[in-house]
Amino acid sequence: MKCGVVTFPGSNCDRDCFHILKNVYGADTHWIWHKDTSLDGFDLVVLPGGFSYGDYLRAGSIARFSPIMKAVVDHANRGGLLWGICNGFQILVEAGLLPGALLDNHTQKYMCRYVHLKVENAGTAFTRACEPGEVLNIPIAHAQGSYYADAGTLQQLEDTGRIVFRYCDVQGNVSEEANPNGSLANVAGLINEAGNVLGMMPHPERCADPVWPQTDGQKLFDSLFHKTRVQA
Ligand SMILES: NC(=O)CC[C@H](N)C(=O)O
Repeated sequence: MKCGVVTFPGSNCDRDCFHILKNVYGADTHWIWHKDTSLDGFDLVVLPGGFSYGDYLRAGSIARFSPIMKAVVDHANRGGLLWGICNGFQILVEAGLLPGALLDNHTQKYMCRYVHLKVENAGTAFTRACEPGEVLNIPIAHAQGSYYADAGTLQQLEDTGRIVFRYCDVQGNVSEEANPNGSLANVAGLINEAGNVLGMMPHPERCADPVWPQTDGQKLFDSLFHKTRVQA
């Protein structure tokens, strides 16, 4: 699978994503600069976390006008896998590839810690190595991660199984106490209607290297690569 990781000015998780794809999963992985204009031949494109354009105006709102974004939209429209992590999710939403908005955390604080995630849809290309309802332990690191969508959109996401991850407690209970940022319906990640574009606030690339103590992030990469790791 040919993979590309896009670097915007201010991306800071691009190297982590590149490392996991290339060194842990042995994928044919390439850097993509935000001023590039073509994604021809790529199977998976990752929009990584960070503070693209300093998060000015609103996180992701400037990056979505980067030259590469036209190719990103075309890639998504032709069914290519597209994965937005944290700032990448914010960019996908700003670009209209996923519905809703990511608002300031209700704590009004930048939050960097492990959270629990319930896998609500284990049937996607990004989650098929998970059990339905499985609880993953994956870190968040954001100030603008509070998911918002109008009631009709949220209902449609619920009805069509497009909410892929929700914040939960260690037992998998989805509750207000387990919600770190005030996201509606505890939404931590969602997928588009066609099932090829996933956006999520937590960072699986930060817990997917087997030398690290936490490796739940591997479940997502395992899903994409059918568990073919080059590192055990
Ligand atoms: N880790 C990241 O991607 C940073 C998130 C982001 N731009 C925010 O603070 O909301």
